[in-house]
Amino acid sequence: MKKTKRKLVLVGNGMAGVRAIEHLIKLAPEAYEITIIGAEPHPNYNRIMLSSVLAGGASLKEIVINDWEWYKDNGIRLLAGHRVTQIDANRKRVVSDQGATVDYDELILATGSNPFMLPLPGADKEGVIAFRDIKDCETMVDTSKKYKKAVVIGGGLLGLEAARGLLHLGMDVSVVHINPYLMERQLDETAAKMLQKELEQQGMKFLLRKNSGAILGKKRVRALSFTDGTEAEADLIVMAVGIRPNVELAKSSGIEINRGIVVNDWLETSVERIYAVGECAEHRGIAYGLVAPLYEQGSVLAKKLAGLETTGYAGSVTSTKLKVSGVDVFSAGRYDEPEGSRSLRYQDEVDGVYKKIVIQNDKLIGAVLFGDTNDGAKLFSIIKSGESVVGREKELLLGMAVSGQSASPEARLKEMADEEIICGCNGVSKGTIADAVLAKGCMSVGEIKACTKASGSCGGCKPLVEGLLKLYAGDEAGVGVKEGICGCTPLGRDEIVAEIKRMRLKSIKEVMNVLEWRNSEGCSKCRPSLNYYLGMLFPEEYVDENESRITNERYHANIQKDGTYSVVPRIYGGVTSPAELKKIAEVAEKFDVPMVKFTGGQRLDLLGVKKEDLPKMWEELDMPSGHAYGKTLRTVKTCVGNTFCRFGTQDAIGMGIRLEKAFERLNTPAKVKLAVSGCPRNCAEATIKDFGVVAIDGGWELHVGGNGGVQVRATELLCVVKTEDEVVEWASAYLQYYRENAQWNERTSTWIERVGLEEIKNALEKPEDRLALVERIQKTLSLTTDPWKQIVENDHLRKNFEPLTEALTINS
Ligand SMILES: Cc1cc2nc3c(=O)[nH]c(=O)nc-3n(C[C@H](O)[C@H](O)[C@H](O)COP(=O)(O)OP(=O)(O)OC[C@H]3O[C@@H](n4cnc5c(N)ncnc54)[C@H](O)[C@@H]3O)c2cc1C
Ligand SMILES: NC(=O)c1ccc[n+]([C@@H]2O[C@H](COP(=O)([O-])OP(=O)(O)OC[C@H]3O[C@@H](n4cnc5c(N)ncnc54)[C@H](O)[C@@H]3O)[C@@H](O)[C@H]2O)c1
Ligand code: SF4
Ligand code: FES
Repeated sequence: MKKTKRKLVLVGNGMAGVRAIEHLIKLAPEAYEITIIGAEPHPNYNRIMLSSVLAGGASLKEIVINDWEWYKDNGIRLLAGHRVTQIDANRKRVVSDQGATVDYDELILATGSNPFMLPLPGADKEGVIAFRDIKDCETMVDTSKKYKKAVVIGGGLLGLEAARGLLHLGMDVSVVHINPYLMERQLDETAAKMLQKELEQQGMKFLLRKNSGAILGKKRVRALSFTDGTEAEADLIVMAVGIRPNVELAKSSGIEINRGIVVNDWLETSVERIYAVGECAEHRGIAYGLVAPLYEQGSVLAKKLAGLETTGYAGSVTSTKLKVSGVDVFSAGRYDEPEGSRSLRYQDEVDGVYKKIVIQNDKLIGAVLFGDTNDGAKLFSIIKSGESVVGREKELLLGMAVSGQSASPEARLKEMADEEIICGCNGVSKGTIADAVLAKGCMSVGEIKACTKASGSCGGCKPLVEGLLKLYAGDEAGVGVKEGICGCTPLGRDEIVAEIKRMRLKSIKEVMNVLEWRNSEGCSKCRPSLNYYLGMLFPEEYVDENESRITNERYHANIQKDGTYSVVPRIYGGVTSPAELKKIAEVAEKFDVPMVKFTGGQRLDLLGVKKEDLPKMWEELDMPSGHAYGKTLRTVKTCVGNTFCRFGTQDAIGMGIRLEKAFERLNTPAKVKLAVSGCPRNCAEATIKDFGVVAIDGGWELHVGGNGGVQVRATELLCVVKTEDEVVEWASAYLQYYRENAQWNERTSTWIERVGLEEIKNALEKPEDRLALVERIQKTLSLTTDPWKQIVENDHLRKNFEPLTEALTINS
């Protein structure tokens, strides 16, 4: 006789509940007759990707996880558009608002959360919405076609993703945040300020420390007023101020609730045969709001319902990644430095990178990464493992290879269990990725994404997916692993440069259009890269796009942590005069410069300068820019050489000044530092420079690819030459070859590691090749001008340095 199946009912056709069902039908396909009841009129879709839909990165069709056919194929009855209004736990039956009555043996509640709507006067006006489902997303798209001004209340993950989407839709967007800095639940103040700056560059406006008071307007919203008496115009208000577990149904059915529906380690509620999973559930006092823990819960519940052994759900450490194109932000665990913990930080103002790790009892308990989140997955797995990090703290912070007693990243991936989730957003396990590579033949991250959805949402799992691809496909995957220069394009640097050359594309917009950029505005990675490649390829025709440059280059000064700038005039070869020093001192005094400091590159740094003072100071200094802020030639450090030193064999100062005058103002993929030493004692430290010149008896050694920064690298010897003219010729050819072949933002040290010294030697070996390179660099150099002088002499450019006026209107 055929065994009758038990009846299983799932209330909530969302991400967590359906995920549990997917697991269950794999573990026990014949055990249950399943009914899913969902209030939304859609099949199960990826809520996470609503942000991508809004920002133009995916269509609604693409975010469906299980289409209508999936329910049929798996024999699941779906009641879509039905809201369950009542649970009769005695008769084991649920009732929907559409009049359906369904009996159960086991019942899962997966009702998710409700967005918290601030109870402001006027909150019921037309144009005030949340951002939670497809309907909200559609409302935003429709509104953007008719209206201009959007205000998002809440500067958390959801608010910022909504704001980015609205910007993409062409709206003028202001984010209202109650706290002094953004994403305070995930970031510390430093990272949050860097994030704000980046988002401001994308066009977002911020109103911080603002308490909303009322929503103004007749039928439709007109403005949002604040308790301080100010107001902001708004045609649309999106509230993104947090979520509350949706417990109404459970509460009215007598199930124990606290903040969420209280569950034990097996996701059982206080009522027999009723389980809760997902955002509506509260486990050991926590109601989670991210999918990774909810998927973990789903997998435990599936095992429990399949009658399999499980140790239960023990809670999760969470990590988050903001899904905004061009902004890399990662946060995991305790970023907030609890008592008894210590933190290590690294900050690179020029490249906009900030990293912080938090350690307690020798274990990594939290991390915040901004600008470079490559190590996010690795740090997260170390946090979860609870292993000791003693002696490895600096390596972890700086993202170097993890050495010592801990396993290598490959070993760590190998050791992971098949069910371990690699992609939290899409719930893709290691086993599924292995299957995609080994059984389905996926040979690139893109193919794995298409096959499994892994890495398709926030992208935070990409390094792990790449690692697994290498693990299973070995070197064969080498080509396939190549990724686009940023999330806006699947094309790599070489393909882009080749296409620009082939089609003679002449502007950033044109490149993005023709090469079908996913994000039509580009991001902070691709815009400066394209600006550089176009300028490098077409020095005569291309008009530099100032707004596509990084902040420091736009203002021709380094922004400091307090928002002031630093001024570093050029001092060729580090040689100055009493008159020049007097002039610098007078300017420093006149503009109340709080600090004057010698730099490591032998010049003077005037620190703490207000933005609006920059042009006036440059004017009074009347010296060329030292380009201490840009991806250009920085300094040529020299020793005194044979001018004064008794060991010197050559004129190091003269050589250095000649090189500095030859290459000042040259745009390069990343900053370039030179040095010249007058004898092999090498006092100018030429062997840790991008191009180092060391005098020997009767000639000069030319060294390349050195770096004295985070990852110290000694130079490699390129060649030995006899005359000063040859030094300049080889330096010109080498720098031009670097300009033409490196990726934007790639230092010579990394570039040489990547391509190998032999390739460079071969390219420069023949005199005719060298001369062709020299000719091209000279053409470029002949077109450069001093940026400070240009700004000083142009009223329009000077205006960019004036202080901004308050964006708010005052309510009188
Ligand atoms: C725009 C956006 C972006 C996000 N991005 C991320 C991200 O990058 N990373 C991340 O980890 N998380 C992200 N999240 C959060 C993530 O989407 C949620 O954690 C997840 O969807 C919760 O799953 P759930 O099944 O518990 O709830 P839901 O997915 O909300 O599903 C609950 C379902 O139950 C239905 N329901 C409720 N009550 C009833 C009832 N009485 N009867 C029938 N049906 C009912 C609801 O209509 C809903 O469809 C994002 C959320 C949003 C809104
Ligand atoms: N990338 C991601 O991982 C991602 C993206 C979107 C949403 N989510 C999840 O969705 C859920 C909802 O996100 P959220 O950002 O709304 O929640 P949240 O609770 O993380 O953030 C809400 C923010 O609103 C601010 N706020 C509160 N009251 C305010 C007020 N009156 N005025 C202005 N600001 C106010 C808070 O300071 C807080 O920073 C969360 O669980 C979140 O983790 C995650
Ligand atoms: S490198 Fe040689 S020449 Fe230059 S200062 Fe040192 S000892 Fe003198
Ligand atoms: S973890 Fe977000 S896409 Fe994989």
